[in-house]
Amino acid sequence: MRNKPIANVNADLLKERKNCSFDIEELTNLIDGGKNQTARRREIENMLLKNMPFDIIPEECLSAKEKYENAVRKSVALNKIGVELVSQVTKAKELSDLTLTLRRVSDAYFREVTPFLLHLGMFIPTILGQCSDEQVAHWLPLAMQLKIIGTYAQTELGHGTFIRGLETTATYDERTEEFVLNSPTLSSSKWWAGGLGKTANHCIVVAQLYTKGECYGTHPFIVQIRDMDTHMPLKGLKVGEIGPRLGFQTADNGFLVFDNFRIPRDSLMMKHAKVLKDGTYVKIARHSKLTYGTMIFVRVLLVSEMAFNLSKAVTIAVRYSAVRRQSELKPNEPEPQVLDYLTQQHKLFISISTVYAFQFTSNWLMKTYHTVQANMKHGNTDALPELHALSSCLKAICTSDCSAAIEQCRFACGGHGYMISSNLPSLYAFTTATRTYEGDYTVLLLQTARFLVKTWEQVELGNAVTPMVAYLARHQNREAWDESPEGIIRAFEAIAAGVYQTESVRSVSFGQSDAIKDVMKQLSDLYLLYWSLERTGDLLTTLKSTLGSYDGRVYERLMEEALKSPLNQEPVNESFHNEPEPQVMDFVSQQHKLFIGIASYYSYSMTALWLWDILTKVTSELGVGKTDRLPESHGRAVFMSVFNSEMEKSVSSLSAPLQAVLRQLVELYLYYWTLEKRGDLLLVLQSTLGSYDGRVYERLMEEALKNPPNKEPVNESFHKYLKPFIQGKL
Ligand SMILES: CC/C=C\C/C=C\C/C=C\C/C=C\CC/C=C/C(=O)SCCNC(=O)CCNC(=O)[C@H](O)C(C)(C)COP(=O)(O)OP(=O)(O)OC[C@H]1O[C@@H](n2cnc3c(N)ncnc32)[C@H](O)[C@@H]1OP(=O)(O)O
Ligand SMILES: Cc1cc2nc3c(=O)[nH]c(=O)nc-3n(C[C@H](O)[C@H](O)[C@H](O)COP(=O)(O)OP(=O)(O)OC[C@H]3O[C@@H](n4cnc5c(N)ncnc54)[C@H](O)[C@@H]3O)c2cc1C
Repeated sequence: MRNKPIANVNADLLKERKNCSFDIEELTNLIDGGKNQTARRREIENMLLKNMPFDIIPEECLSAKEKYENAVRKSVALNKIGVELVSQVTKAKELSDLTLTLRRVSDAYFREVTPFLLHLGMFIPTILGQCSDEQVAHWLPLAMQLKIIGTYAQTELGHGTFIRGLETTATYDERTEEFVLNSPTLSSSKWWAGGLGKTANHCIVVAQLYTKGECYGTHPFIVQIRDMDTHMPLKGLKVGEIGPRLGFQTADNGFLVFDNFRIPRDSLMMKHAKVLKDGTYVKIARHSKLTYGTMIFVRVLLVSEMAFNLSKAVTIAVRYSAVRRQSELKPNEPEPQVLDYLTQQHKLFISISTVYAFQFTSNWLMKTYHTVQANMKHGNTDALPELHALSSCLKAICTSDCSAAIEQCRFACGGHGYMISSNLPSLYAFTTATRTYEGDYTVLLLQTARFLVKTWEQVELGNAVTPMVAYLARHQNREAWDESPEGIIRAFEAIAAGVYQTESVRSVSFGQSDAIKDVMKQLSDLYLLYWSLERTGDLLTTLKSTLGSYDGRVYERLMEEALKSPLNQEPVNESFHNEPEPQVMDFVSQQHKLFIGIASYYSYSMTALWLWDILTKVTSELGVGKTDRLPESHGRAVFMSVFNSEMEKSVSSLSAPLQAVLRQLVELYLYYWTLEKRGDLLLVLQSTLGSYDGRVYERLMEEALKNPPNKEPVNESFHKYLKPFIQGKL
């Protein structure tokens, strides 16, 4: 039971809770979607938490192998209850509520993620979205009851973003009615799929489909990769774990290489395209990008994932800020709670409002997703491009904002926020990956921009556009709108803000008390105001320029603006009578700009003198035509060493004060460039991606093969936990 008083609660926290202006239970019901949903959620949570296997040693203190084994142990315990609960559900809505609760509570089991994440998050959704009805009837029960464990292997060493560039081939052999899977190059090795390294026995593989000598582009195949009894990789496959990464350490992300690996014809997921027995290719889909459907679904899911992860981070930071006291404001008075500092509130409150912005937008986006899906079932794909643009945009922005906000929450907790035990580092590692996976941030924003530009063209032609982008037509007036990239971005931010505003107002418009309405309104206003201030530049509706005005009245406008200046409101400024204004020379930022210029001047002069001496020698040795431009860092090293040594030689005869000044200039030059170019100064990059020879894929694979989990083909947790679980013996 929640809200039960707990003994020994920190007095400051109790005080803050007592000060709450609204009923917390009411807000909880609002977030859950109603009283009944809250009660059901708590029932499931209690059951899962009661049966939770505890960690004897903290997860983060284990070795990579132990971490994985521990994650399997806990996943199996969680899934046992999950499968049982799912089997009792009869309605689709109940199932989606249940999966959401299971997902949320699973975070109590793991600081990192479960190796089954891809099974739940992508394998099952792909079966639902890409299989024919017959195939769904076969695969779905197996997957739902976890009789098979799957993952989603699309990305390769060489390609993640550009799906059309994937190199894995699936060539139909009509003699045996099989597809033959091959990885023709190192860069075609599948890379990254979660759960692939050690856990999964099935895998969705995205490959270029060839039949009758023609390539039909990328298609998804469902492929068994490990023996169901021994868990050994099947013949014709090389599979393993890709090695340590920033987060996702227990997700056993893997690699997979095919060598003439044969799979039955009906391994092709046939909802949108078929290959007949004789090898004839039959296209079913009305839209060429329907095979990208799972990615859209996960992008939609990620908006709610970000709300959830940020809500955890900001809860941690707010509670800690209430408990933490720091600094002496007034002598002999208690140190204040850090929560009372305005600067601390600035870090935290925007995160709180962001959580609600994400959650309301996510609820709306999920509804939109289901509406578009329902239309597509009846053959209408008209709304798909907009759904793609919208989910891409919201996924990009929310994952990026969320990881930045979690970083703020960590800052808000000072040094202790850096401890793994605070959970903030793990939350950050998890969310920062979401900015990359399921479509990189920049790439997805570009997809949205593409859609907006096309819509804009329609608007210019006077054609009707969808309600979501109708504002483009309203802003045809050039005074208020320009078609620059900033303008497009600003317009899309306006949509996101608009959705939040209307959805949050709609959600709180029934039943809720005034206290909740007030708080929600404040949060909504905070979110809008914060982003208006953050993006002030984007929000300026005219060019705001005296020089660039449409009518070209440059001089008139310059004078008009000059006359508005407050300095011109009085004939004599009071500084005439009082102290003078400081010289700009006194500003440190100004000195920064100027002094390095002076130092550079001396450096160049000294180096020029030295260079002159050796120039003839160098040109005669190398031949003028052959001399390559010196790399920047080499040049800089020369400037530094010459400046240093030549200056020493020439200053010895000068007076002491001048010597001191010139030496300071040498130091300034050296320090400035050391700081400016510190990246270049790191001699040992220790990186598979940044090696001098550019053998990126070779090095990634070499490192992966050194990975301890790859030293044994089957991890012992398979025999101990996975096998008994799959076979129902646990
Ligand atoms: C209950 C749940 C339990 C747990 C849940 C918990 C968490 C969340 C769930 C799971 C997540 C957990 C872990 C995930 C781990 C990560 C997995 C992955 O990363 S999988 C791999 C994902 N990969 C990507 O996202 C790749 C990104 N690239 C692309 O999407 C495309 O290649 C790209 C869109 C960039 C370009 O595609 P391309 O074919 O080259 O198209 P092009 O640019 O030429 O455009 C042509 C035309 O098509 C339109 N279009 C593109 N994509 C789509 C689409 N998906 N739908 C509709 N239309 C699309 C494009 O706009 C263009 O249109 P126009 O010609 O302009 O009209
Ligand atoms: C933790 C994690 C888990 C993952 N899990 C899976 C999984 O289970 N299954 C799976 O299949 N994949 C998975 N991935 C892979 C993931 O989907 C890709 O890494 C992601 O889609 C980005 O692709 P990329 O790595 O090829 O990046 P790249 O496309 O190589 O990006 C590198 C840089 O190039 C820029 N760039 C690329 N193309 C363009 C362009 N057209 N215009 C402008 N800039 C561009 C990007 O913005 C980025 O800055 C996972 C990745 C991570 C990090």
